[in-house]
Amino acid sequence: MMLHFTKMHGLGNDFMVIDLVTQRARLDSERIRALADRRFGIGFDQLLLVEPPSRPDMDFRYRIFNADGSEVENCGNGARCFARFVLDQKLTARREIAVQTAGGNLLLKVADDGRVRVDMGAPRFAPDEIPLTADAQSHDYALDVDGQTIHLDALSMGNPHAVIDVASIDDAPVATLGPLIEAHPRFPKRVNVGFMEVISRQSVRLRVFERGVGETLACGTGACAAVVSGIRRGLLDQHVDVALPGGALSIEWAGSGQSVIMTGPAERVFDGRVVV
Ligand SMILES: N[C@@H](CCC[C@H](N)C(=O)O)C(=O)O
Repeated sequence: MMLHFTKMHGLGNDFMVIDLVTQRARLDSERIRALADRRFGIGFDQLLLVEPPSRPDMDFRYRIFNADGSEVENCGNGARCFARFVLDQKLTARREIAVQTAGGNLLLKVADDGRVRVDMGAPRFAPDEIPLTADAQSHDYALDVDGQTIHLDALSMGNPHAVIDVASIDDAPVATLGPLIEAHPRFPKRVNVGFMEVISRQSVRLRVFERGVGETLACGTGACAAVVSGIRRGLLDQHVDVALPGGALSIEWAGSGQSVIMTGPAERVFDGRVVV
């Protein structure tokens, strides 16, 4: 069967996007891993599926799979690409789009300049909602990693995130510590690991080792998690610019119980067809 797809990216975090509103397909995790391969397949960090909603008050269902084939709850850069995709494909004429994800509902707004503003929902901090094995909620968890004690914050943006403060992201141990924390037994569903360098109260630099992928050029939910962590620890103001290796995101959070707002670009790269 021939399937149309679109390759997109948000700050270099790249996606294969498939419209399953007008097409039919079933992709198992082995097939997704093969498509994600950058030499033998199409190559992407995440596969995004556009599906009809299961509720009348929502516009679409948004499903996300990591390059390792695992289905995940949320993807911020993907959400911006999703909004541009459904508008460009004329699957909707609305510029405010409500989508269901496995991690909660999102509201996507496409501005006239093509940038997308996403209401990412409220962060969650209870250990069992992250999930993280811990006796009590904290913003400073001590983890034993290969005999070393690593201090980190942890929270959920629909998907699990750990945030580690570093003096400079240039020499942060992303490649060595990232996979060890991603698979640490205290994170039963694994975790995305952000390394944050605070530049000022309105500006941070960030690198993220993503669960199920490895280090990516940008992580939208990772940027939200890092800023929320910085704000709740009194290090950052309400509006923060996040510089990632692939470019910049703007993140806003007004505090406990409030939604995190992420604004940034979304780009179409090419369209193709693949046999599945
Ligand atoms: N690239 C993403 C996050 C994708 C999912 C993540 N790897 C996970 O496993 O939770 C983003 O932009 O948020």
